[in-house]
Amino acid sequence: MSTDTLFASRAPADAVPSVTIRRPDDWHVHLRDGAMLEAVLPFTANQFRRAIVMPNLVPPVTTVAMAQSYRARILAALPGDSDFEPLMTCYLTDHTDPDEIERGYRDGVWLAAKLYPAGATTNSHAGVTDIAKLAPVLERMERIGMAVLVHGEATDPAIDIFDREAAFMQAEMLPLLQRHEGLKVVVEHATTAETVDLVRAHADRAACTITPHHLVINRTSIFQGGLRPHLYCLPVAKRERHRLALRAAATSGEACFMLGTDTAPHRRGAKEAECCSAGVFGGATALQTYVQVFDEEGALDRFEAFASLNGARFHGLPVNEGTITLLKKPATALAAVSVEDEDVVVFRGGEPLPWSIGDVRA
Ligand SMILES: NC(=O)N[C@@H](CC(=O)O)C(=O)O
Ligand SMILES: [Zn+2]
Ligand SMILES: [Zn+2]
Repeated sequence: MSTDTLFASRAPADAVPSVTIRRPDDWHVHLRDGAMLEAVLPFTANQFRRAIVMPNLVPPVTTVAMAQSYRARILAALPGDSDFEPLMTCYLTDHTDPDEIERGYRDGVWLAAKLYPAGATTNSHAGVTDIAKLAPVLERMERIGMAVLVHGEATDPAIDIFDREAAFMQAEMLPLLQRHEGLKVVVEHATTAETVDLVRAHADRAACTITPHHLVINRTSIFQGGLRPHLYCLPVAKRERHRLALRAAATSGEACFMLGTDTAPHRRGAKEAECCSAGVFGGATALQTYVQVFDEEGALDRFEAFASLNGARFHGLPVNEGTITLLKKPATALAAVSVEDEDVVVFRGGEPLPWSIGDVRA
């Protein structure tokens, strides 16, 4: 398929503008478990051919057996006609065994391992307390070519929350990249201009995911007219200059920037609470938001690289064969998704969005 056939903006003037790309993958999702899994999975499976599934369940997915059984629960919850493929991950702890990591990778059970600094985010209490002590695990991963996915925030409560990503990059990420010179590293949900620059500087073996919400909100949005709990996630959105840097990175076409929604559903009661849980449920409106950003930046011709090529290439997977068409035709996103007797509020839900999802071809 040549790029010439991709853009219907070259089609007759009365046609709806559209963009057709290879089917995309989501390199960072939280599918949860049980009733929540059943409720949210169809949205990710409708939009994406594959997704990297985060292991921060309670208890976390720390063994090959746990990952196999979680994968089976995801497949069982899929709508019958879906060809969605979950790509599993292992949750790293202070006690992770390098042999277990290698076994799961060689057997094709998991693709990558997730490093949560203990206490940094939702369900990270079992995470890593001292990254230097993880060296034997990271050395093994380096040797076998398995990527480590990092939630990059400092956990010292004395550090200002808006500085925690920057502090982590300096104090932990740079030394980690230096200690393990061949290790493949994904900085998850980048939120600052400096993180984007750090990833670029190590682009031969580092990459980052960029969420839809961090491309469209900044830290002021969280306080627009009052406190907006549904916009609270970690890392928290930063100043406008950072949002602009993220938009420039995502739309640059550079191979080190890839799509990762960090769709992180929490029940309304956990969000509209005295102490609101961190996470934005963006799974149902992800592609509509991303494509709008690429359109606004005049970069629709680079959307496919970000959404469908860069991540697969980084992880050494084939790109998807089918296509998805996005239409510049307004549609109102659904406001919320029911989960048992509660619901989960959809990011940009209930709003008319300028882009909508068209045909998916396997
Ligand atoms: N992003 C979030 O704010 N929350 C995520 C965890 C994470 O990705 O850090 C979650 O699991 O709810
Ligand atoms: Zn995270
Ligand atoms: Zn996440």
